[in-house]
Formats: sequence, C-alpha cells, structure tokens
Amino acid sequence: MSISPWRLIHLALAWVSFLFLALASLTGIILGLAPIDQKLQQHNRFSLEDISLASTLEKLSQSQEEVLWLEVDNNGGVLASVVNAKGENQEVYINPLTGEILAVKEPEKPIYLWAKTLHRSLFLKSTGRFLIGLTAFVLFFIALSGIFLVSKRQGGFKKWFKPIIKDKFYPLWHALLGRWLLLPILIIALSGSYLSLLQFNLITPNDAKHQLDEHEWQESEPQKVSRFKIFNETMLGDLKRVEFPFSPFPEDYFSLQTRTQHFIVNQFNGEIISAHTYPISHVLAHYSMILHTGQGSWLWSIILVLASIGILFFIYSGFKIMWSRQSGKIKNHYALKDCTHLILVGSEGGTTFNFARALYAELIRLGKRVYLAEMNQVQLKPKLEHLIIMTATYGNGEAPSNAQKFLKHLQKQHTSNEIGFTVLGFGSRSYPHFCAFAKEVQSALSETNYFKEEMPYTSINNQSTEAFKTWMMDWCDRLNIPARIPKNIVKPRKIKQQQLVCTQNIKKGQGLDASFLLCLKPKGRLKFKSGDLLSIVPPEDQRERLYSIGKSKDNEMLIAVKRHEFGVVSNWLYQLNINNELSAGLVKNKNFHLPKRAKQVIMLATGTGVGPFLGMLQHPKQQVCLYWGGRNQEQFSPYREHLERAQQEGNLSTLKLAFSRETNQEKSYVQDLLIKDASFIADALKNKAVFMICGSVVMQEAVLACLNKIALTHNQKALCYYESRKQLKMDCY
Ligand SMILES: Cc1cc2nc3c(=O)[nH]c(=O)nc-3n(C[C@H](O)[C@H](O)[C@H](O)COP(=O)(O)O)c2cc1C
Repeated sequence: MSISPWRLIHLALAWVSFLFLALASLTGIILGLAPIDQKLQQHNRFSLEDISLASTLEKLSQSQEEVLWLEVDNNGGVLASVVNAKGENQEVYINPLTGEILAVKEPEKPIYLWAKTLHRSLFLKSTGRFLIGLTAFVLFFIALSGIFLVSKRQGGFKKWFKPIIKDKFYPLWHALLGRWLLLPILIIALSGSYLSLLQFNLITPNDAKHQLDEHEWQESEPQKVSRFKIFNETMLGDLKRVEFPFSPFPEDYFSLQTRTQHFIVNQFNGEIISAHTYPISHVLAHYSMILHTGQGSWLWSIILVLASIGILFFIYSGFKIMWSRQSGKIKNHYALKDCTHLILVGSEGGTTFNFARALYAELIRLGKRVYLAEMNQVQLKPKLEHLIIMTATYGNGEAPSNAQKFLKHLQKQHTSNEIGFTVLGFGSRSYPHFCAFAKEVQSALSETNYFKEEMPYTSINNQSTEAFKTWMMDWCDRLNIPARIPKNIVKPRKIKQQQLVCTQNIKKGQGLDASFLLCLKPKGRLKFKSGDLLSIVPPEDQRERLYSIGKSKDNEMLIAVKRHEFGVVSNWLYQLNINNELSAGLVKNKNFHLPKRAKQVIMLATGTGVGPFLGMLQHPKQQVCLYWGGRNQEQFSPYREHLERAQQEGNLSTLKLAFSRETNQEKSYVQDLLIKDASFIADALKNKAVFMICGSVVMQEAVLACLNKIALTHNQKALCYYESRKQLKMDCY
C-alpha cells in the first residue's frame, strides 16, 4: 500500500529502533521515578535563595572538624563532604541554616544503578552508548514526523488542539496522546542526543582556562571564611559547588562554581583571583542533563515518566495500526490485462479494502475476471469494461495517500472502448468535507467521454456495512450479476453483553415488512441514553446489527425495528414475547444525544429512525418539533400512542407526517414538509436550533440537500455554516 513520505519516515524509523526505544523507555520510567523518590526524602525543604554561602559555611565549620566541599544538588539538597570530630570522612545532607547533619548520603539504590547502566550503555560499554545515542537521534525524527502527521490529521498546526474526531481505538489514542506527549518526547530526544554527542567528545564544552598570575599567590593574614565578600554575595540558590583548598600553601585556593560562573578565590583573604563565565555549550550540557533526567523538578520527572510510558504505547499502537493497514495487501487471481472489472481503492486506514475485498470475492466466485488495485496504480487495459472506485477521504477533504496521484495518472490513460464506472465514497459526516475526494473523482470521470456512469454516485457514512450491502446489491442488480449478500466484511467488535427482558412488543402491521416497537428492560444496572446503540450479533452469521435506542421513563430501551423478509435478527426480534430474554451489547453514541444547551430541536426521521426520538421526547428541556416520513399510517401506528402522549404532555410542540404510499393521498416525503415550512426552518437555523436526523441514508441525502437550499435562499448561508456550529446531528444507516 503506498504511503505518504512523513508516514514512511515515521514508520521506517520506528521499525529500526523500536527495541532500543522500548528498553530506553522502560529504564527511563524507572529513572524518572528517582527524582520523585529523592524529593520525598525532604532534604530539600529550605529556601536556598535567601541563605548565603558564608552563613552556611560558618555554621558548618562550627560543628565539623573540616569541610572538604559543599554542593547544592539538582534536587535542592545541600550536600557536604566533612571530617567529623572522630576523624571520619562522610558525605552528608545538612541543614543550611544550622549546619546540623540531616542524613548521611545513601549509596544509589541498586535498581537505579542497574537502570542507569542499561539506559546509558545497554551494559555494552561504548558500543551500547553509541546505539543509545543513535536511538535518541532517531527518536527526534520520529517525534518530528509525528508532529507533521498529527498536524496533517488535524488540518494544520493551528488546529493542533481541535477535538480529534472519533476513530478506531489505536489510531485515535495514537493521535490523542501524540498531541500531548510529542513535545516532551522531542525534548527527551534532543537532550539525549546532545548528552551522547558530549560523551563521544563530538561536542566539547570548551571551558576557558583561568589566567593565574604569580603575584596573586601572595600569602596574607588569614581571615574567617564567613567574612569573604564573594561567599557573602553568593546565595545557596545560585551555588553549584565550592571546594576547599587542599593545603594551607598560598598556591592552593577555593574553587567556587555558581550556576553561571567559575571563580578561583584566595584562601587567605577571599579575593577573586580569576573568574570566567561558562560558555554556551556548558550551559546547554547542564540543561540537557536536567531536561533529560528530570532532576530538580518532580513535575518534569512526572512528565518524563508519562512520556516514556507514552513511547511504549506508541510502539504498540503504531504496530497495531500498521498491521491493520498491512491487511490491505492485495492478492489478485488474474493479470490486469485479462480483466473486465477493475476495482480501485483509495484508503489510508485499510478499512475500505475490507469492503472492496468483499465485492472482489463475490465477483471472483461468480467467475468474473476482476482486478483489485490501489487508485494510484490506475491503468486502463483494452479488455476493461467496468471500473469501480471505492475511496475514503482524508485530511481536509483530500485524497488518501494511495489515491493522491490518481487524477494525474488518469489523464495519461487512453482507451478506445467505453468503460462503465461507479464511484462509492467512504467518509464520515463528522468532517466538514464529507466524501469530498470521492465527489471530485466522480466529477472527473463524468467529464471524460470514454467513461459512462453505471450507477449514481453513492456515499457511505462511518463504514456502514448495511449501506455498503445495499449499494453492492443495487450495483449487481443493474449489471445483472446474481450476487449474494457478503458476510463478515468487518470483524464484529467485542462488546460486553447485557441481559435484556422484553416487556412489550408493539406490532401493528402483519406484513413481512411491518415495523414494530420493542421495549426491553436491562436485567442489571445499565447506564444508557436515548441515541445510544444496541449491538446484536446473532449466532447464525456473527454479523453485528446496530439499533438506535430511546430510553423510556421506566429506564427501558425503546427500539423501532422494521421486519425484513429474510432478516435473521429482525424476524427473531419480531417474534419476541413478554418476558423473553436476549443478550446484546451497548454502544455509546455521544454524537447523537439530545443537546443540553439548544433551545429548540428539530427532529427529522424516516421509518424506524424515530426510535431514539421516542426516548428523547420523555422529558426534553427544549421546544421540539418532529418531522416523520414513512410509507403509510400503518407504518406509523406503532409510534402513534407514544407521540400523541408526548404532544399532550407538552413535550412535543409540532408533529408533521409525510406518507409516500398512502392510498388517496399525494406522495409526500420529509423534504416536502421542510419546503412547506421553509421560513420556519430558516429561522430555526438562524436561532441556533439543533437538527437531528435519523433514518435511511437516502432520506439523509435528500434532507441535507433540502436544508442547504433553504439555508441558501432564506439565510444566504450554506448548510456547512450551521454544521460547523454543531447544529446538525446525524445517525443514518
Ligand atoms: C484524520 C482523518 C481525516 C478524515 N477526513 C475526512 C474528510 O475530510 N471527509 C470525510 O468524509 N471523511 C473523513 N475521514 C473519515 C474517513 O474517510 C473514513 O473513516 C473512511 O471510512 C476511512 O477509510 P480507510 O480506513 O480505508 O482509510 C477522515 C478520517 C480521519 C481519521
């Protein structure tokens, strides 16, 4: 499957380095805990900005025989090497205000030592250090390419923190966590690379040498250290380390390191013999260490630990995503030149291939010469008669990467015979440019004289298998292909099963296509809302059916179902009697819950699409109007009682019905009702009303076109304007 350059870089680098990255992250998690551990030891609870070095040294020298050095560690602990009255040398944490010893410095815990060696060199000395350094470098480019991929997914850097539209678990969380963790990971990678370059002396922090004049070594009357001007001016908050002279000879001196400078100080009178400011490489080395280890800030340590856990998750989820894309690999039975049917697929995430393979398998079963390929590989051979394009849309209404060159390549293709074509768009209505690329392909093919449309352009929302099956059977019918409905296009999800008891089954019609209303009561405690979905997978075919549910006052599920002559589940549900039980899974569908803030809601439904609205009408906080379309009064009858009651209780202000097959009545559809009420609808759009659409995709297309027309004529705004303001909610199938 062809792949965009950024994704290729991201993937290739992750492939070559994932083992080292996993090791470095695991040990990074352990090491990231060390600064938090140290912070908990409470040696560092003093306000070092207000304590001078002179006062601490004075207090310390009163309680200790000798001081060899004193330093402030990265966690703010004041550490000194002292010789006590018994002549023992110890490294101790001290109270900088009193000079009192707080604790003897413990040797580093073995787990941290082990993790540090593994993290730095994999126990392989310089070879390991080189590999780890290289891994940090590679991580930098993985993070960088990740930043480009997330920004592309979001439609630009500016939309970085815009909500991420629902996707499958791994791609969704890969992008979601990536948004938050890519920056810390970039910092980890950069600081790690810099530290490695230092280790291999590829960067040398060229510390300037002190210029020491002979005459500065003159011995003078010794003064008390606490009187030294430089020690009085240096606060512990700015101190790194002070080393005491080895001997009382004049050529020995105090070495004082602050955060920015290094001083050589005369041991008798405290005068500065030499001073120099650290070069930038030294400062970078210092900050790289702090940023890479989290020393000194437990908050940053926590971020580092989270980023390391994140890297492990990215490795796992990245491979999961790659695996699902790989499953888009194509195996053809015939050579392209011998085929009469060509299925071209545009896909980024691999799911469109599942649908294409279902069609391919059925055509092969029926003995057709069919070839399946990616859109970028378009080639029109002389025997070709039918071209089927199945494509997703990505980014901001753009082509998936394996279809980006399709239109350009198509221009170079010529054929003498006429080819029938059909375009099937896969997309999501959550994006403003629904199936935009498929539509672009449709118009490009329509404009070419040697292509002839075999079936009108169709779009599929949210990978609906039901909509795909309808399209496929329709296309096969038109071409007189006796196809069977495909099974197992996508693997059924594993959803926790709930036991439900049938409390009512309202059947008004008797026909094989009658609609009915089921009331199901969960046996245990189950939280759900009107608009959520019930997933039923019958043992016969393992294919999931989703039903939109309403929630009644008594916490029961209301499900409107249409019987299908050969429908396994619909016929089984139809014969359910009171107290019969069934098990089904609950799928949350947040995008189709009743909006809390809207003052007015316009509900538009056909047939069984009214199901979730029956629940929403139990206690709405806003004014609600319902437009319903169906064949005839009989089809409406299971819902009549509920809706009339809602009207009487004041929960439904307007109910308008359209019948398409009622005897003695003119055909009428939901969109006809909308046209009649055009100015009311236009005002509702203007007044921020939310429109909720539930029912067939055919109705959805027609209703959206109608709403767009009303919006343009009355409000001079396209429907997408209101869509981007979240005034449209849809659940169609
Ligand atoms: C990052 C991203 C951007 C998308 N952009 C659009 C879009 O602009 N228009 C649209 O209709 N669908 C969009 N979709 C939805 C996909 O086209 C849809 O889920 C499709 O079924 C994915 O098929 P695939 O897995 O074969 O790539 C987008 C999905 C993602 C993850």
